[in-house]
Amino acid sequence: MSLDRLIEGIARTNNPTVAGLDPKLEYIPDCILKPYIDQYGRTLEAAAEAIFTYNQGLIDALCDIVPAVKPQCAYYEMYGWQGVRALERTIRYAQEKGMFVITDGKRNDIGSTMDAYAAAHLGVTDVAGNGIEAFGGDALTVNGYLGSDGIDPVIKVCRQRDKGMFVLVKTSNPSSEELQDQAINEEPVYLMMGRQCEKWGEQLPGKYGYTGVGAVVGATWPQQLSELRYELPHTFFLVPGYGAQGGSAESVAGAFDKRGLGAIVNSSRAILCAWKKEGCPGEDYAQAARREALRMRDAIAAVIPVITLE
Ligand SMILES: O=c1ccn([C@@H]2O[C@H](COP(=O)(O)O)[C@@H](O)[C@H]2O)c(=O)[nH]1
Repeated sequence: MSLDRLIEGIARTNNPTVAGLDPKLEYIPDCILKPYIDQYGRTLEAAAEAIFTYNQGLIDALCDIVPAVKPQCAYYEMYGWQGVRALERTIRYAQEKGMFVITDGKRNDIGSTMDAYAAAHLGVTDVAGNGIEAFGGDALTVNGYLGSDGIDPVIKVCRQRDKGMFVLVKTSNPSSEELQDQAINEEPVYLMMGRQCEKWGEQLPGKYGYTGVGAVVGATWPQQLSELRYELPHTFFLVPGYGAQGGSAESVAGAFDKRGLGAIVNSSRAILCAWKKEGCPGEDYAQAARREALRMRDAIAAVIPVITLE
């Protein structure tokens, strides 16, 4: 009922990073895309098949060195139901390969609708008494700004099914300061949201000191990462913004505790497009992604304590 499985994956691979699977067709080499276009035409079906094949190659190349993937729902939804099907197939495939899947949906709504989102992404959907896993991710990103009644349904499913969640606290984008940095009673909104995560997390305790309610804190905000690590000792961080958004190993170092735990750092475009940056043939896209993932792992390892579960 927590993020323990993710933390164990990090310790097993000795790697606190997650590969973001945000596939755009322009990232997919022709050797994958073209045969599907030839077969299905320039259709959503061709796009979705190419995305799944591309993701399979990435997962195969990364699963022994990277503990988790983070598919961002938007990049699948843009290809209609065919794309959403590719998301579901990607989640299953990554899990078959032993990876933890963080579905990046940033969901939030009133409680009754959150019941539906929680069932869809982490739980089971009831079909006339038959409970079916619709997407089956291991954790979901959520937006906490509707308050506890939007979060409680997710907590309930996490407790029942050993899943976790990440609540938006201090997002990586430049304009996150417009609202999240505003002070209420002399405390910034992001810190208030972080304190809510600590409180919500009491319902999902974990073996390693971190609860099942994590927080999203951007790699682009090193000072806030350190501040929040200190203020939120039981809240595990998902840290996007490394690489393409300018975050570096140095900027994420403050997110980690003395055991080298406390955070998992995401990179999407820098991994997905590594083959283009390296100027290598499309056939080598997965090995280029692996090289980039290893560079990221080693850069972060150089600035954080040695990872241990003790
Ligand atoms: O604050 C946030 C929350 C989520 N994201 C998501 O992470 C990835 C980042 O992709 P890169 O290509 O590595 O920049 C993407 O899916 C975002 O939607 C974020 O960037 N910041």
